[in-house]
Amino acid sequence: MNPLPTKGSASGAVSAPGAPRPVTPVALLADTLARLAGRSDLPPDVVAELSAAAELASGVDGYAGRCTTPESPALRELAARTAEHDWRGRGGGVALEQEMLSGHVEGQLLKTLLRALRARRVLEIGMFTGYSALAMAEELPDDGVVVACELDPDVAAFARERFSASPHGRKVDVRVGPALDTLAGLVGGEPFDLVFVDADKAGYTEYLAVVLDGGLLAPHGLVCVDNTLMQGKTYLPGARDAVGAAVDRFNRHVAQRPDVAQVLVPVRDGLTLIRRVTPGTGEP
Ligand SMILES: C[S@@+](CC[C@H](N)C(=O)[O-])C[C@H]1O[C@@H](n2cnc3c(N)ncnc32)[C@H](O)[C@@H]1O
Repeated sequence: MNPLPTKGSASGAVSAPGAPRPVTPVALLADTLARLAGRSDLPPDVVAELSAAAELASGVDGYAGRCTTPESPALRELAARTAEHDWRGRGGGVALEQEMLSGHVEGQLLKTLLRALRARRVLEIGMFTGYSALAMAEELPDDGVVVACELDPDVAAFARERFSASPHGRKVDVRVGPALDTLAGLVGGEPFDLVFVDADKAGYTEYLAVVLDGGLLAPHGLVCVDNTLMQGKTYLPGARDAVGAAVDRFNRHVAQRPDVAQVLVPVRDGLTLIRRVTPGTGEP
């Protein structure tokens, strides 16, 4: 298990409440360009180009959000409470921070995938305050379920409180403890239509192995794996750290598995969609 924040900083430091830090390649790019554009020692034409480039990059997320179906009031409230909560100073356990929350556009993408799959059963590995779990629950039929794995009991309690404020919250079945233990107990049961992997990055390869080889994925199912760009630390040798190296190893492992086809969608910090194929032919 890797205890470092997953959608957060390279340092692993926990953040103060307030505006979220940039934690995606595009947001980091926008931040750097804006900083350079503010330098007084650069020629005006360079500053003008840097400003234009900063606006180009910083506009992506906002524009995508404005062009995406709005989130429900319950999800908006959950995101707001996550942002205003002070995640510092928690003793032991996993370092948590508001930037871990996937958010509006990714939540809507997951919902769209669930609808396309006509999904009823979802498995989430890494729940945090429950944004993606509740977003997915909203899309499921009345008899649908999101089995959501979370290691940290405090953040699980936070999420449960938000679930109780939504009529869809009852579809989320929270399992507190190491995800691998929870998965072991699910093997042999009814498989899942969609599995969202979003916990400790060092565990990704093992999670995928249990999901695929343990029969947890329905034949038509989809595995969605978050943070597969990992702020560029996967592909920038100079920025590589332990988490970036773990995600890059995972990405290479997926690319080499003959029984899956995958696409890395560069939304937010990268979301890889993985489906089963027949080895050799690549057919369904
Ligand atoms: C990136 S956050 C999940 C964000 C959430 N899916 C969302 O979109 O809002 C990762 C979560 O995984 C949890 N986690 C880390 N290691 C875990 C493990 N071994 N088993 C279960 N949960 C784990 C962390 O406590 C954290 O809450």
